[in-house]
Amino acid sequence: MIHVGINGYGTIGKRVADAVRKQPDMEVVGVAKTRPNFEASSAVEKGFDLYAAVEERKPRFAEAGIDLAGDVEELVEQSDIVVDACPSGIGADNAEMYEEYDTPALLQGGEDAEVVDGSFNARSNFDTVEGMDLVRVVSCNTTGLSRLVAPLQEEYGIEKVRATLVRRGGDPAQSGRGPINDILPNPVELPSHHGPDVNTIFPDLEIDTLGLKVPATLMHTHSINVTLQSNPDAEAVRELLDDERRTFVIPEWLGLDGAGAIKELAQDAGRPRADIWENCIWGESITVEGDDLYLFQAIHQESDVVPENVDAIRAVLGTKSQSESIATTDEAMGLDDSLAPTRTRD
Ligand SMILES: NC(=O)C1=CN([C@@H]2O[C@H](COP(=O)(O)OP(=O)(O)OC[C@H]3O[C@@H](n4cnc5c(N)ncnc54)[C@H](OP(=O)(O)O)[C@@H]3O)[C@@H](O)[C@H]2O)C=CC1
Ligand SMILES: O=C(OP(=O)(O)O)[C@H](O)COP(=O)(O)O
Repeated sequence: MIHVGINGYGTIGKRVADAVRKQPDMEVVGVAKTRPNFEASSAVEKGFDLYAAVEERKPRFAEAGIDLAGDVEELVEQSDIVVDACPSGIGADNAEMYEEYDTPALLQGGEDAEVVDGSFNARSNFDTVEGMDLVRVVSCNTTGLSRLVAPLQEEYGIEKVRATLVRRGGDPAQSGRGPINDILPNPVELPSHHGPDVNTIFPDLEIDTLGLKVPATLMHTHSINVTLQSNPDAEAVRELLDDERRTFVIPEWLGLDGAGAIKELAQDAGRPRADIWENCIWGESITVEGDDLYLFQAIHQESDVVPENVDAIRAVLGTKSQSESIATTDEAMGLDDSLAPTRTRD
């Protein structure tokens, strides 16, 4: 059994904790929080041992009637690996603690590439991170781009990727985020961080990325143009992407016209928290003009990195091969259960 600690129990951390718990070869040692709130209460309800991330704030948990199992340092010491899902920048601050206890750790996409030994995407570079101390699971958008690039590069070769990322302003519970009534180039300078981040996975790839932020919370949407090194027809590209495990090519007949409908489908399908772990690519948007491929895809920012974190645990510890790990993760999480009932997979 791999003993996994989760430091930072918010949007990403709580989903990773649930996914790790479902794995046949993993056990959650506990989760760390800075304060008692609804997420602390729900962690305890679910039976996760709760550790205090900030020592001075421990009395607050007692006042709220929430039992603690110890301090975050104890969690780190008892864990074979820690998934750090703290807000951007705090993961880097925590690196010293992980080093002190000789516990490898996974940081998230909000951290800079320079902080870690390597960046990770299960489909694209699983074998590169074994034995590393500090690994970054790249951001939700970078994960979505990497999952698309990998099969296209292998099958057709890529001259250049141009991606415009229409990013949700904040997650549904982030009431302080915006914009509320605007469309912001974000960042206004090019490239957005996503292009350089994709290059941490595919160092030689030519890629330009542009980012915007819009008043939406459900999903990001990407407008993609890939100049290929060959000229496949659109149907071949569609089949290629449909054969991937973590892409969902949306058939036209489902009538999914946007993120709202996709989230509704995920709820109807019984997905936990209506999560959508796959890239959602609109089938009819897949178009090839000469050697230029175009498509639209939607990315569920709260959940697409969750299976990636699970795979990164095995990749760092070297306990399973890429294909074994991905298959185990997907089966245990229910990612293999198709969102669309008539979809088939080998
Ligand atoms: N949300 C998203 O769309 C995605 C986020 N990411 C990345 O994942 C990381 C986490 O993001 P996200 O889950 O959204 O963030 P959240 O703010 O939802 O969750 C982080 C949690 O960490 C807790 N926390 C704060 N300080 C500490 C600390 N010192 N020690 C332990 N816990 C702490 C906070 O909870 P409390 O203080 O109550 O304990 C907070 O809820 C970031 O790097 C982000 O960029 C990656 C992909 C998508
Ligand atoms: O990793 C994410 O997006 P990103 O790939 O645009 O950095 C998450 O959606 C977090 O983005 P945020 O930094 O806008 O909260």
